[in-house]
Amino acid sequence: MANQVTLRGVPESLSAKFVGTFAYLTVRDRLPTILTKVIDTIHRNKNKFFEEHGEEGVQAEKRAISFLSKLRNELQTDKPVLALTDDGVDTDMWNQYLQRQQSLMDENESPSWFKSPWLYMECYMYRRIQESIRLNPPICDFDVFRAAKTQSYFESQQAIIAICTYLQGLNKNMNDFSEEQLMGQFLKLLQVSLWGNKCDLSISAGQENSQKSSPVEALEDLKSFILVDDSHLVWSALTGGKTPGGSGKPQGRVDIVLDNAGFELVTDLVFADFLVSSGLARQVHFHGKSMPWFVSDTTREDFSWTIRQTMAANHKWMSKSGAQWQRYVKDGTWCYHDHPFWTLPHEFCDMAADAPDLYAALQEADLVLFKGDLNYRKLTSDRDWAHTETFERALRGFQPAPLCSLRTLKANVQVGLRPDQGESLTAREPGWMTSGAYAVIQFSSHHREQ
Ligand SMILES: O=P(O)(O)OC[C@H]1O[C@](O)(CO)[C@@H](O)[C@@H]1O
Ligand SMILES: [Mn+2]
Repeated sequence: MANQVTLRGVPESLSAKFVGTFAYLTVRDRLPTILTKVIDTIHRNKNKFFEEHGEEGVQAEKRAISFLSKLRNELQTDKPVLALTDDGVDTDMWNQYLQRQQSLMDENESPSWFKSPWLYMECYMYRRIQESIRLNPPICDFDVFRAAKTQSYFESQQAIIAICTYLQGLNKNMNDFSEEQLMGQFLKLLQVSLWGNKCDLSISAGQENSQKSSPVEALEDLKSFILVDDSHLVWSALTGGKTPGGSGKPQGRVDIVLDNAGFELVTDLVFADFLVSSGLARQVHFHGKSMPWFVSDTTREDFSWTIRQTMAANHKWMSKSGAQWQRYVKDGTWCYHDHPFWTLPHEFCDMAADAPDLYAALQEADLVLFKGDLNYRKLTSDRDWAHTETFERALRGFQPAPLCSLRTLKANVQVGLRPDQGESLTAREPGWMTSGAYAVIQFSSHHREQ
């Protein structure tokens, strides 16, 4: 695919219809594997369902499994996308989106797994998993990915201890920092949160030799893997050129559109703690998912579980951090939201029209941080942009507030690179866009009124 431009003047959506691409391989290989794992997980919980709901729970387990087996078959045989049949608050939006996709196709074709945009189909799979649970009332609160998420938290204990200890050290000395030192710490914790998105937890705890390096110590070696680094613009957006906590403008609000639970979420909470305790922000609003999503994404339950768990840890600085986070939630310094738009398949440029309330809420922020790969795909509409296309243009008018993407690359869309940067990466390392080894800190504040 060589940056084909569609009639509407934007490049084509990435899609499994381009045989051999990462999108194609994901739909062919990875999505069915995930469905198989979900089926296994539900099956392994049969006894739990029986204990909680008796025979009805077992029947629900059977129905959910047969629904998911059918779904896997629909996917593998490229069947047309089916309308949703449950009564979720988002069901109509999904079904309208299907109509919209249908209207973009020839009359004799229908949206389907290997023909439609990859972003749409991948989101749709997670929504159908949710449908399989929702249609079976006694088990309708079951999170099929919960166990994987809690395991990822426990496996990164050492790194969590290191980062909480670092945070508490900073908080003790916060008043003595010069502005330059404060900026240095800000940049460090921003990068820790960035690399927290490297889902495999390999920064430190995921490796066998976990105590070797703390997430902060690893940063220097990772610097050369940041392809676009706008972090100084993020700092300026927060400080407006003034010393934080000084007599300048009242400190603002930062919104964090969360990605994964486990280690990444802890890095986000640590960063949010620093923003508030340094006076760089007055309030932090977190945005999570209202249903289990893309395996490891954070739900409300994951958010509060992580804080409780950190608070209850048998480690002084971890529990101190957790207790502080709990207070921030209680006193409203931190707020958690889970608007249904985050679990729709829409490109973010659709938000102003399709979720105007959420768009208006984000407009209240002084800075919005978007964590992770999926958010980047939605920011850029998951299209085949040239690497030198500007981030602003790829956003297609989505600019509720100054915004920044913190993303390790796991899908083949990347804009805002220097001429030749993409080509030389491809020549050196063909998998650079999907390996998770590279990252961007990409900022945009286009039409922001002062
Ligand atoms: O948690 P993240 O960073 O959004 O990563 C999820 C990404 O992983 C992928 O499954 C690719 O590995 C993409 O489909 C998706 O964008
Ligand atoms: Mn994710």
